[in-house]
Amino acid sequence: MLKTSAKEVAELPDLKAVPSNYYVDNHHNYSLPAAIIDTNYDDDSLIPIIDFSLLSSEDPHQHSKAIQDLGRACQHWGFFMLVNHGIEESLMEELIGVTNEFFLMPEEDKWKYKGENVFDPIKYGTSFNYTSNETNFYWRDFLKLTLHPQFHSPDQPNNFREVLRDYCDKSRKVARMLLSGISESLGLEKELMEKSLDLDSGFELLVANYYPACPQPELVLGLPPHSDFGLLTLLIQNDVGGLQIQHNGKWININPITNSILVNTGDHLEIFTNGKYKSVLHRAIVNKEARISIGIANCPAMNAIVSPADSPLIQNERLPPLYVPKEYSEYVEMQQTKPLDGKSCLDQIKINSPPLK
Ligand SMILES: O=C(O)CCC(=O)C(=O)O
Ligand SMILES: [Fe+2]
Repeated sequence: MLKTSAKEVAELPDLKAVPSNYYVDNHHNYSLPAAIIDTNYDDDSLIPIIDFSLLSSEDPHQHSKAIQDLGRACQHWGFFMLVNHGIEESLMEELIGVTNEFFLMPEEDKWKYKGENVFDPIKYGTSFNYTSNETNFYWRDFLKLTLHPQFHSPDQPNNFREVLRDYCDKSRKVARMLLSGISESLGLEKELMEKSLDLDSGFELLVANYYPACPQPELVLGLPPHSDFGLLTLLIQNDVGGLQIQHNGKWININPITNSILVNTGDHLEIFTNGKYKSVLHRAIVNKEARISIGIANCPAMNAIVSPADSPLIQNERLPPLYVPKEYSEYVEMQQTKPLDGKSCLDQIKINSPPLK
């Protein structure tokens, strides 16, 4: 198992060049052109902005417009900036601050949290898949924490737990409200998703990413193109950009906007909506400065079987289900133990797709 973090490599004395086992071109599973030659970018000014406060507006006109905008953002983008979400800017800054402090701790203190298995509730590591035997790496260290149904936090840094708890309680409320708005945007009963996916026991995973300053950012990637496995991911970041999302075949640089939360749709929203709201491909490039991002994936309960067949969406419209029903935990295991390659996990359960390997 790899025990050298990307941060340690980045801090080697006199490091002028990136070691070749971090070159993106060497990743056998990386099927898109490398970041360096991928110049087909689009402007991020088009990304939808959703005003959270309007979702709960008592003015019926305002409310239904907000729900429609939310539905459109999910259907046509799979990504939006959430503003007026009610989480204090100072709390978001504090969380980024304590996360930064975590990654700045001595390596031996961080590796205490290395975990061994996919479902270990606290895991520090580097590159992408914890258990894979990859010999080529991504320029990224991570801390993954299960926040729900049980809350887990490292004991250090000192106030990490307290700040995290506050942020995660608030972000859960935002996510639940968004999911009920999404149900509504589909013409379904508001509570349908929370009931059928048992969101009161929903799995929530925090992934904190640390992308160290890199002397040759054009040669590496922080994270390869992938989609997230849950229903919705809520992401905050420091003021260094690096996230890119794919829209209409082009990569779009997402520039951080203070006090906003980036939301993206995950594979299980795609399954639940039978392909109407698709999960979106995104990746992380790195910079000459260190970058931190913190995402919380809001997911079905681990033992929920996610199946489009349960949804009135396809029952009402008599559409054939496009995805094989699967227990949520099995899907997570599959996604977390294979090299990341676009939406290959979701492809595995598409009906009429090649059988599971
Ligand atoms: O660093 C980012 O902006 C994206 C991170 C991400 O996609 C993930 O953790 O799944
Ligand atoms: Fe992601």
